[in-house]
Amino acid sequence: DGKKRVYFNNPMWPGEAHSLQVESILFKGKSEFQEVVVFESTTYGKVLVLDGIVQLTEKDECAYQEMITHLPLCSIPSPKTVLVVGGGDGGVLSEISRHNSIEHIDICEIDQMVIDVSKEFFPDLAIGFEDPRVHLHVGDAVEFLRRAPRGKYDAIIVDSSDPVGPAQELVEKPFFETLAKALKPGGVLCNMAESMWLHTHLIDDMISICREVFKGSIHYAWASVPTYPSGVIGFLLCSTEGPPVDFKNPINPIEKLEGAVKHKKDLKFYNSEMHSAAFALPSFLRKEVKAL
Ligand SMILES: NCCCN[C@H]1CC[C@H](N)CC1
Repeated sequence: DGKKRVYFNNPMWPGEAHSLQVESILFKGKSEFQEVVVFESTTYGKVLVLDGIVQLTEKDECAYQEMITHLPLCSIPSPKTVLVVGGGDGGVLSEISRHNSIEHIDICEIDQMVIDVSKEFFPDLAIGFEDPRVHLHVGDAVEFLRRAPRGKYDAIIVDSSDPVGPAQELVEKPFFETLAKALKPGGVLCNMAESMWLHTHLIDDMISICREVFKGSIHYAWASVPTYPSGVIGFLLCSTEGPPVDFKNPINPIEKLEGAVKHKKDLKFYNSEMHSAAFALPSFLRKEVKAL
């Protein structure tokens, strides 16, 4: 068809590659931490790429941003204080703003260039930064969590890139220990948790660490995101000791959520049925991930 294509292959998914047809390159830069690219694709809208890895596309970002946000926040009664680790595109912030019980949102993003690029090319996501409850911290989340007060947050969402490069330390035990310390009793963590088709060893390691660190319940959930490797992405949900959290049956039904905020865009992926269904796991996963 004479059109240019970009191929996304990476040691994180050997032997395979995903490709998208390119209309035009909109931005190409190098921050202190990573290469940042935005391009207009033929069929998925604009695409944000960090170090050659697709972070989000306009067409399917809804699945990831809505699920990583509402799986934890709809599982606990009236969350008030939330922390986002990563998430510099603002997409998770714009989803959190739907919850009117929330009073304070901290976000710790290491790369200012991601924030600036999102404000220019993904304004519908970056609008999340305009919520007056949002407090932006540009820096290393490992350091931020080390200094975080004990028991400050009802929920923490780790919206990270793959654990290669800047996000490497975000899957190690010391970081999970600081997350648990920063959560209130009965607080919840939702961590991006890779692909059940490609990363069962990493998922097993993460769940094993979380079983040692979090004394509440631990569940793995997943969603379909066509432009992520293998077309799915996982979420690891943990709760600290305290009031038990039943992740599989949302207690903040989406109807209540919808009414709360006159939001620019309607939910495109998340609903109560998708919430519960996200925790249904294939048999091979239960066999391969011993820690489940
Ligand atoms: N905030 C945008 C999404 C970041 N998380 C993605 C998870 C899957 C990875 N392969 C790429 C980043």
